[in-house]
Amino acid sequence: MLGVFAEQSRVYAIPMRTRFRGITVREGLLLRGDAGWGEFCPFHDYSDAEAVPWLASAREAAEHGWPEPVRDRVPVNATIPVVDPRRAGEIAAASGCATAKVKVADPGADLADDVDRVAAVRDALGPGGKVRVDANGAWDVDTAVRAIRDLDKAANGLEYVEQPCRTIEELAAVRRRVDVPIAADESIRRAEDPMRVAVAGAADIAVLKVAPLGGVRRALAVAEACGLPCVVSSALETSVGLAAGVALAAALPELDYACGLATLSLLTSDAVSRPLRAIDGWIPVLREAPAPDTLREADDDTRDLWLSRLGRVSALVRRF
Ligand SMILES: O=C(O)CCC(=O)C1=CC=C[C@@H](O)[C@@H]1C(=O)O
Ligand SMILES: [Mg+2]
Repeated sequence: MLGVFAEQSRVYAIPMRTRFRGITVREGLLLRGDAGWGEFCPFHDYSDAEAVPWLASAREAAEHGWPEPVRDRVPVNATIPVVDPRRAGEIAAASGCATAKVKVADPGADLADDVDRVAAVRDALGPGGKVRVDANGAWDVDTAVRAIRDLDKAANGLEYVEQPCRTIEELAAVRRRVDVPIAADESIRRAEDPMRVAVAGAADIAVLKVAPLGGVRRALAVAEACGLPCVVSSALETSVGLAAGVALAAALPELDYACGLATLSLLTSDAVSRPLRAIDGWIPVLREAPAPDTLREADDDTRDLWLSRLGRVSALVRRF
């Protein structure tokens, strides 16, 4: 692999503080190139073909670096997993952020629990805070319309709802029936054509994640082409991968929303010695190499698994 020193790669396995997206341990591979370190960490449910842009993103970081920033810090939201209302309020209050994103519609969960969690986060942030929710495409259109009305009431006004339903057509249908703005996440990051969201009138806001979009430059092109206000969000990376998200947020010409990049708090450790944590709701635009004594390296089997995944996905890259 030209420009990347695969033999210097490091594979990590870091336990999560709370189960998130069904994951309890976050794994990935850090690779070094002439321009620095990149992170390759597609979730295990992503196929090799879907992992191709994740590798392109890691290689952009390692081989080229990123476009010049237009700001030196980015505003971020607290991310609230599916936890009980008391814990949700504590996380929001301790975050120092003025905006919180609350996970809702977890498999098997009840709308009443989501309502209580959202109300607790609103209480913790106070009337000046902003509360958004993310349903990860779990609702059908009618359920979404009902749930959004209840959650909007509990939040005393939602900033937006992220991916209420799975398909672009469903998002457009919900958007016609509720006043709360709709943000598209999976519809952009797993789509063949991220632009279809805007064309279909399916969303007011685009959520951009650098790795699934294939790097900072590609994400900037998506932002420009879709013409929607953007929210940059993480894919639960260590600070090595988060730095790419921060670089995108720092390079966007307009940044009107807090970014979902304060996700290190979901991991029990990090790869670098000065982690990209939010301070008073902001993350500085910085980038650091992994620190050998900080990084929690994976066992040999996990390392082999990631190296073979890297090999398979590299073989597909020429077609990307
Ligand atoms: O946006 C945030 O506040 C944090 C990032 C976040 O929520 C996610 C990161 C990666 C995968 C996800 O299921 C989830 C999301 O859906 O946005
Ligand atoms: Mg989302």
